[in-house]
Amino acid sequence: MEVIKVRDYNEMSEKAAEYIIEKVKANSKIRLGLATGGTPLGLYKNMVTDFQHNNTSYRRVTSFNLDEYVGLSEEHPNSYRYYMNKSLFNHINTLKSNIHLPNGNAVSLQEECIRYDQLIQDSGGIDLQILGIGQNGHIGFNEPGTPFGSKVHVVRLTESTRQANKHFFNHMNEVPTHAITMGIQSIMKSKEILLLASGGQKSVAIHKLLQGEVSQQFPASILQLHPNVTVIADEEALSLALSYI
Ligand SMILES: N[C@@H]1[C@@H](O)[C@H](O)[C@@H](COP(=O)(O)O)O[C@@H]1O
Repeated sequence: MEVIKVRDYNEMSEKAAEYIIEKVKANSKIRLGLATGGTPLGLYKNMVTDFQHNNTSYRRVTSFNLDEYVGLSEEHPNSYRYYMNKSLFNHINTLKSNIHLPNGNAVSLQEECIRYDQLIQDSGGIDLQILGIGQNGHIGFNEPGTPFGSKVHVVRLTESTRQANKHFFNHMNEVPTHAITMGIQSIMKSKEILLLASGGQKSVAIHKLLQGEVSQQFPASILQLHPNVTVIADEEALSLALSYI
């Protein structure tokens, strides 16, 4: 795992955007895996600014998002589809037909998992997967205990994850209880992974990611076994793992 240490959230966002833009320029048909949450918001903002100034084209780029809440429509302001449209897709020249997220409102969630998994495979797989990390080590919505062999699946969110995401909602009882997420195996199949982390509340997770044992109880630890992972983390997120770099 390569670790790039940055000063703060802004520098993390700038570096991550530079990293991705370079990859998009090198391969106009790149298949990106995208993440949501607070962490990548600055990254997307920088990608939008770059698009406005430099016209980096996303016309041929395909994207697959990691996850989506169950029970929220695409128009719901807290759905990840809405989040992606608002923070990135509405401001760059991606083709709608090239944008993919799981449908958390599907009649059969099991069939939706199979469809989404197949779609990723049929496309040829993900070239570059962007990841954040949950305080309990979750990636996507793969909570502790998720089998490392998991494909796209429905998860029940832990209370701690619901708590961590509640600031996006008006009330705790509006925070969905379930989500569809790419599994650990789906994530590990990506050719390359870029994980972002900022702030002291991620320091334990980053320490375990870099120096802990590989265990299903800490899902992100599996990334130690992936051949091409880059972590861009700021000083606070790296504060417990400083000996690593
Ligand atoms: N499903 C998302 C993850 O993809 C994200 O990485 C994580 C961290 O979120 P944040 O970046 O807001 O700390 O939480 C959410 O639950």
